[in-house]
Amino acid sequence: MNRSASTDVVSMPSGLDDLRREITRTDRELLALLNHRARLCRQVGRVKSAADQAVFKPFREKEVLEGLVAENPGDLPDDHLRTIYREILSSSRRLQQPQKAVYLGPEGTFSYFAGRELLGSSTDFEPCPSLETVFAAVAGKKADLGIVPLENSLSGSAGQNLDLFLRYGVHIQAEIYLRISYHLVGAGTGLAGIQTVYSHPRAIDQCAAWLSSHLPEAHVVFVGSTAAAAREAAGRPDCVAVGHRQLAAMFSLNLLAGPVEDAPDNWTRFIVIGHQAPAGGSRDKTSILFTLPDKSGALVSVLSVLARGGINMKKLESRPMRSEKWQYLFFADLECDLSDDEYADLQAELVENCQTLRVLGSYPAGLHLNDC
Ligand SMILES: O=C(O)C(=O)C[C@]1(C(=O)O)C=C[C@@H](O)C=C1
Repeated sequence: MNRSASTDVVSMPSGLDDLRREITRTDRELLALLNHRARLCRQVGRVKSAADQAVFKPFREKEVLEGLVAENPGDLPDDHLRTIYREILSSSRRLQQPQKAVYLGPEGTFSYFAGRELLGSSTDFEPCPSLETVFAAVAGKKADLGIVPLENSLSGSAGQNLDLFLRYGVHIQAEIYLRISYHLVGAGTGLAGIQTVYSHPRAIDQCAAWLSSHLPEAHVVFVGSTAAAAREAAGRPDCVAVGHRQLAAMFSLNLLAGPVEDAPDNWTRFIVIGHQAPAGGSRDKTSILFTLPDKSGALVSVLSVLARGGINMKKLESRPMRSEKWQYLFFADLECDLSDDEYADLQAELVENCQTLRVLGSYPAGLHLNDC
């Protein structure tokens, strides 16, 4: 989109005092508008609560954000606008009903940062000790939402999630792609004298070349998460942790080096799970889990149903079923909203051709966030 900044220079005050007076006046206007918006959102909340609807409406949030970005004159960059609105939407959900979101902890993991990027800081985030406890908390309605890493562009799927989807009746509500960039954080002031490097095995693996060329003598210790690594390194100047750069501020450490990953184009796809399927919205994306009858051409017939419906399959993955040896489970991402009435016949055809089919959710395609 070709946009020019809307600088109406002629009517702009130019002295510092005048400019500040104008900013104060503008802030008062914003305050009144934000309060008006908050009142409307509370009212929406009452309507939703009477209809037993979920507070989080990802399709509507995408519509709100995309509508604003499309009309943004450009003095305020789009990414700033998105950051401001992430917090407005987060506050607006909280005004309707406080939302508890669980994630694979402890605080400071990439799942934690993904959750904050997607849901904003008015959400109550609570760490869980395992992925299974995240699924169990959402399925048992102990939390409204859960944030789960689904796949990484370098190391592939977090396969355990697929098993958990089979065991817990949760739905995918939204997704976000986060660039995974690692930094070295520690209590010291430089790399000289570093004896020990703490991190999660995947982080160490993805930074192996950098570590062996910059800290060849250091002893590597694997811990359960990058956040746990920062906790280990806190207060010990001869130790460092590899993790998110914000761990430095969270654990009062120094940012010693970074980015330190060997392949910079490293992304993780996170999903948000909830107890209800998200309603309405644009035709974005649907994830399904299915098993097949044990006969020739079973997979081809499912793929043919999708091809005849003109549906683009973005991902297909098979996993062994834990309950039965040499039986496989398929996970697919489809570029459509399968919950739309227009796909009712196609879905019936899929059911006919699969042994079991579970629609995990239709949800808005997520943004790729480069820097968070
Ligand atoms: O439209 C709604 O359902 C709202 O609750 C309002 C609103 C918003 O602030 O615009 C807030 C939360 C939802 O996730 C989506 C949008």
